[in-house]
Formats: sequence, structure tokens, C-alpha cells
Amino acid sequence: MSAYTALCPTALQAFLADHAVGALLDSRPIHDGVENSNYRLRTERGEYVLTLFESLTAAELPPYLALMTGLAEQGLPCPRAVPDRNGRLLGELHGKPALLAARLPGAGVTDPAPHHCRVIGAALAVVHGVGRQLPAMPANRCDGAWRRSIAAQLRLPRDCAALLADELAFQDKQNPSALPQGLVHGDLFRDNVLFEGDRLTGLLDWYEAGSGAWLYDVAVTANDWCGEDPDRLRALLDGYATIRRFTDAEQDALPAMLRAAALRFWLSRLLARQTPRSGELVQTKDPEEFKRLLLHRRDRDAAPAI
Ligand SMILES: Nc1ncnc2c1ncn2[C@@H]1O[C@H](COP(=O)(O)OP(=O)(O)OP(=O)(O)O)[C@@H](O)[C@H]1O
Ligand SMILES: N[C@@H](CCO)C(=O)O
Repeated sequence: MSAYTALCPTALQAFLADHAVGALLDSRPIHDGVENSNYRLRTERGEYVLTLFESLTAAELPPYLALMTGLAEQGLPCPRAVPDRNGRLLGELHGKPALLAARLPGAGVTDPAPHHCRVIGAALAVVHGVGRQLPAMPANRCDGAWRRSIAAQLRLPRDCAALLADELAFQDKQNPSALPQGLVHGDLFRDNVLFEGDRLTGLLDWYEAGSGAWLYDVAVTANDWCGEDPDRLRALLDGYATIRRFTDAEQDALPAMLRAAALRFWLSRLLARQTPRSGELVQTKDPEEFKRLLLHRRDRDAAPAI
């Protein structure tokens, strides 16, 4: 669970008084997420999620809020911000940028069936298609320069350092910018997606979104949803391809891209473990999970084909 900032009831009441949501009936921290502080609120008018941004600043947030609004207007199940009485989407609470959004129905899927993987694959391809009609986002932050800068900050045992050096060298030889590009979510893990039964009801947490290779987004999503399970991976790729066919170059690049996506989260989780943040209720995620997956993706015999 992450709730870095504790909510003071008086400050929360004052914040909500600026929004036409009625009186607060209940508030509780949300047991998922590692980046921001999230609270589930129930008021006289309905259910909401309050996010206090712990890293992104008020100046950095507008493109992400515009993106979520644009996607929701195109019919995708993305959070809709509740404007305050002056029409502003972003407020401030405890000195942090604060966003009130309508709570979407459904719950995260921890053990997805191939069916869920097919649905999320197709949804991702829809996102990529819809993104073409929206203003371009800044470049995805987790590129080769980012990898190198994180790697330079890490203190690792010798075997991990050797694996990292070898993988960085391999990835430096790839050319993701030659692949089809556009909007990428960048973090479409299971805990950023809601399902109600078999129906997809929420695509959350767009704060890693950017412009980049669509195949990178497919690989990030596939690594978390499918792990080492080939049936889930097949289903996710098939689902995606029902909306947009992969190009020949993407088919060739998939094994390397799955490695790049595993490397990206191994690095960010290692950094989070090494530089813990203080807070009320803080969770970090296990870097070993992505080290294991990276080793699996490097195994030539296990290399998947589209
Ligand atoms: N609009 C919403 N409707 C329903 N649930 C939501 C909504 N926004 C957030 N949540 C819930 O809060 C959890 C955390 O939200 P979110 O993923 O945005 O937080 P985060 O700290 O940025 O997480 P991450 O670690 O993925 O970066 C989600 O997994 C989901 O359960
Ligand atoms: N989804 C990320 C955390 C947020 O970026 C992870 O599981 O490491």
C-alpha cells in the first residue's frame, strides 16, 4: 500500500467543499500503487478517487489530464476528473497537486485468464489507434539514456552487474525508433486496469504515458499480464492483432522488446528499493520478479513469435 501523505480531515473537507460532490461519508487509503497517494472517497453524490501527486508537479500534470479527458471522450474507460466550482481540474491538498476523479467500477485482476489477456491486448491497440487523434505526448522517458542513468546510480552484486551490463549493451544495438510510433501508456500493469467479470471497465494511471514505439507498450503490458505463460502471451498478441496487425519489423523486434520492457522495470524497482521514500504507508515492488523475467526473455529457446 502507498499513502505517502496522511489526509487531515479538515483539509479534506475544505478541498471537497470546492467540488459539487456533497458531504463526505467515508474515506480510506487505497491498497495499490507505489507512485502517488490515493484515497477512495464516498460522498452524498457518489464514489470518487482522490490522488495526491507525490512526484509530478502541477506544471507537469496538464498534458496527462488532457490525455485522460481526450481518451474518455473517445469512449475509453479512463478516469474523468471532477472540476472544482471554478472549472479547474487540479487542486492542492497538503501542498501536493490533488485530483478528484469519478471512481470507475470493477477491480484489478491478479490471476488473468487468456481471455483477460486477449481483452487487454485489444484495448491497448484501441488506445494506440485513438492516440493518433490526440495531441502528441512528450517522448517516453524510459529510453536508453534513462537506462544508463539509472544503471549508474545502482549498487549491485557482481552477477547482477554483469547481467545488467550485458543487457544494456544488447539493448543499445536495437533501434526502437524504426518501429511504428505513437501514444504509449507505458505502465499498463494489472493494477492499472479494472475488470467487472469479463468486461474491461477501467484503464488507469496515465502518468507514464508518452510517445514511443507501440511495441514497447505491448511488451510492458505482456510482461506483467502474461509473465512466462505462453498461452497468455499468445492471447494478448492475438487480441492486439484483431485491432492492428503487427508489422514485419515489429514481429522481428518482439523478443528484444520484451527484454527491454523487463529491464525497464527491473531498473526502476531496484532504484526504488535503493532509495526508499518516507511516508505513512509505503510499498515497493520486488525487483527480482523482473530480473527473473529478463533471464527468461533472454533464453533463446523461450523466445516468442508473433
Ligand atoms: N478512477 C478510479 N476508479 C477506480 N479505481 C481507481 C481510480 N483511480 C485509481 N484507482 C485505484 O487506485 C489504485 C492506485 O491508482 P494508481 O495506479 O493511479 O496509483 P499509482 O500510485 O500512480 O500507481 P502505480 O504504482 O501503478 O504508478 C488503482 O490500482 C485502482 O485500484
Ligand atoms: N508498475 C510499476 C510501478 C509503477 O510505475 C511496477 O510494477 O514496478
